[in-house]
Amino acid sequence: MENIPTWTCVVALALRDGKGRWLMHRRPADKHHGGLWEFPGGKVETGETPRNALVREIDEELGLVIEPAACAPVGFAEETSGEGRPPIVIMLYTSVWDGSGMGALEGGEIDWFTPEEAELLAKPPLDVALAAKLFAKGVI
Ligand SMILES: Nc1nc2c([nH]c(=O)n2[C@H]2C[C@H](O)[C@@H](COP(=O)(O)OP(=O)(O)OP(=O)(O)O)O2)c(=O)[nH]1
Repeated sequence: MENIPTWTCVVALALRDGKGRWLMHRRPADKHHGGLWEFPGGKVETGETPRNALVREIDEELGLVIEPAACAPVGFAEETSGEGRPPIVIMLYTSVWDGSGMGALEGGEIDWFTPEEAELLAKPPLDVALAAKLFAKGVI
């Protein structure tokens, strides 16, 4: 039987402000895909639902406590060949945040972008696919 490595489930958040801009996180230079802009989030841990993991990751990464019920699924992107790494599936959720008081608590930087600006940012492959899905006409 083919030996398929266990896949990794990652959750990410497309957070929109009141002006139609979206929050992106620039990965620290020393990490996988360092220097590229992603939707903030991280890996789902054993025993967590994707939504639980999203709330935990956004608190850890941005210092922002979001309401699970205020997040809506947008879609997902998958990577079949991992170059020695397990296959990855990223599930994207969206929510709205009008306040301030967040930071890149685990390194890197964060900033807000219009869809046009976000499309032009250098991103890892799955975030390219997720951004295309998110900003496609009629999705949001
Ligand atoms: N956002 C994003 N992550 C990707 C892509 N491809 C890919 O292998 N990954 C990996 C990088 C990370 O290992 C993981 C995202 O989880 P994370 O945000 O918690 O990553 P991390 O660097 O803090 O964790 P780690 O890998 O150091 O354990 O998914 C992609 O296209 N976009």
